[in-house]
Amino acid sequence: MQTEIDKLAPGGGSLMIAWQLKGKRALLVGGGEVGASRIGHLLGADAHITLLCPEKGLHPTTKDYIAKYPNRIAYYDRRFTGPAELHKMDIVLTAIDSPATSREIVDLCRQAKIPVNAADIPELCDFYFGAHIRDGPLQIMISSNGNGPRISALMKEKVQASLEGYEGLALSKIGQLRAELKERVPEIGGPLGRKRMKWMSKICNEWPLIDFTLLDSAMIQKLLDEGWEKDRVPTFTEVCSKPRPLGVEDSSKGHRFGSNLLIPIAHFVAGAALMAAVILARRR
Ligand SMILES: C[C@@]1(CC(=O)O)C2=NC(=C\c3[nH]c(c(CCC(=O)O)c3CC(=O)O)Cc3[nH]c(c(CC(=O)O)c3CCC(=O)O)/C=C3\N/C(=C\2)[C@@H](CCC(=O)O)[C@]3(C)CC(=O)O)/[C@H]1CCC(=O)O
Ligand SMILES: NC(=O)c1ccc[n+]([C@@H]2O[C@H](COP(=O)([O-])OP(=O)(O)OC[C@H]3O[C@@H](n4cnc5c(N)ncnc54)[C@H](O)[C@@H]3O)[C@@H](O)[C@H]2O)c1
Repeated sequence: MQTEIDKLAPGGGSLMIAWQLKGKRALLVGGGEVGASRIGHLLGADAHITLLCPEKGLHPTTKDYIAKYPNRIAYYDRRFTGPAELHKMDIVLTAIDSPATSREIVDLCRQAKIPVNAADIPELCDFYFGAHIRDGPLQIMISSNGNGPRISALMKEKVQASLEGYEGLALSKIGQLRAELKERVPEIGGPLGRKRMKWMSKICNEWPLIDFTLLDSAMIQKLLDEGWEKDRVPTFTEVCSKPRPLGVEDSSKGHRFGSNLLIPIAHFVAGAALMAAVILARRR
């Protein structure tokens, strides 16, 4: 019988983590179509890439990456030669058309305890890639855990369509605000640390996400002086003299007044007004 605790942690999934590869070394074997997509993911995570692939097999996008990022991609016009290639690698990806060679490389990685992904060969993978959305600091990954990668790609499109386009910018501004606040209050844990977390959560809960896109350094300082220092969350209009983003009425009313609904309504009203003006003008 399934208990409450079983429902909290159903097995059979993956550990979805945001792996920090900045400054670490990634070996990519194969630079065809899939390899090119892998390079995009590795560059996006600021990894140092070593790419092994015969020149004639390079995808045009891979060639563009090699030309554009000579300091971040060490490219070798040859095939994988053996265990020495794995020296100091933190992660290994194969994207080649030979499952037998992928298996040999994966065996060597297992001996060296280096996490490895072999494109399209789940039984050889320590981790899978997923369908991925990226907007600045925002990343969303969808995995079907090997059940239906095409469905993952389609789900990604659905999620993408539900985003408004400013989420990444808003998050980077929230990142700046948090960094400034941490500079004022560097405590880790303790009463002040807890107070800082509560204040950050409160402003995130109360301000519509779109408002954060307009934050600049002066506003951040004002927000901290008038808000953090006085233990309250100022409204958007208190800290910003710029006009508010279209579709948001009052930041004190929180996320309910996000632009999701109000922008289409505003467009509809503007469109209807324009049509009425045209009809009236014709009648005259
Ligand atoms: C998400 C994505 C990320 C990426 O690779 O970047 C990804 N596959 C994508 C697309 C895709 N791959 C395939 C199709 C054809 C339609 C179909 O089969 O559904 C399509 C659809 C398409 O191209 O649109 C064929 C395929 N793929 C795998 C097998 C082997 C097998 O299942 O046994 C076969 C059958 C080969 C055959 O039949 O011979 C295996 C894997 N593919 C994975 C990831 C991992 C599981 C992720 C998950 O379950 O969510 C896993 C386990 C290992 C890995 O490669 O990491 C990327 C979409 C990116 C995007 O568009 O956003
Ligand atoms: N996971 C996915 O989304 C997905 C989608 C399509 C295909 N695939 C699979 O990924 C693999 C690669 O697909 P692709 O379209 O990029 O193939 P591709 O043929 O375009 O590229 C493979 C590249 O690997 C190179 N290569 C072969 N052996 C090598 C070796 N020993 N060392 C270095 N380079 C070597 C080839 O020269 C070629 O450039 C295939 O097995 C394919 O079935 C995965």
